[in-house]
Amino acid sequence: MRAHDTFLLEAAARAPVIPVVTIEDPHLAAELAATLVAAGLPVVEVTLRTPRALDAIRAIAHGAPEAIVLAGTIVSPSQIGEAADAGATGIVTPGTSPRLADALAEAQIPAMPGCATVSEAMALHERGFSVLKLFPAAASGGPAWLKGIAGPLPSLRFCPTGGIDAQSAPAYLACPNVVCVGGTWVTPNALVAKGDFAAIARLAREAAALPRG
Ligand SMILES: O=C(O)C(=O)C[C@H](O)[C@H](O)COP(=O)(O)O
Repeated sequence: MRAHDTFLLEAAARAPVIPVVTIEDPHLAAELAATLVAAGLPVVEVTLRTPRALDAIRAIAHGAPEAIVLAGTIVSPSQIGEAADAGATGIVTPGTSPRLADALAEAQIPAMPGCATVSEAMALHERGFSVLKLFPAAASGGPAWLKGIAGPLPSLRFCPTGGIDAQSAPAYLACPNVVCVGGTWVTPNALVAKGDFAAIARLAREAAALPRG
């Protein structure tokens, strides 16, 4: 297994949930990340979907260095270096074009490439990736898909994300090939926007306490 995948597995093993965060105001980012870490969720994915997302990653890297910050919504090779330069310690993609897979395979930063089909998972495995994001997890087949792929491809590990919440997470976490799940339910945009860190801490503590399989 590649060293990068070992890093990802160790990071994922630290908590059952990776909160997926969309941040408009980078000034909130460090306190948000520190809140999540204190509540038991040390790995945070910041999506590159807002104009200031890279600034948010930079703010977390400097202001909450105890957090492991992953850059999400990476869809083109040029974003890999930008995210790494901002201080991201890992890359997450929603799906993986051949060009993006090439760039991720050569990058000096751990990457969890996204897939939604068995063929996509096999193509990524051929390129050396063994820790994958299943996205969008619920729409792609959910826990039944994960149980199905565990037979023919037992060495792959997944972080399913997309359409998962506190109620559905346990069924995913019970799958032997799931290392953790990702989702936005811990950090709803409305709570992030108003800086309601107490409410976010409550959701994060519940997520951190979810049983693993
Ligand atoms: O764009 C990316 O790289 C992503 O990571 C997409 C997120 O995983 C989903 O947006 C999760 O959203 P929920 O279904 O609300 O949990």
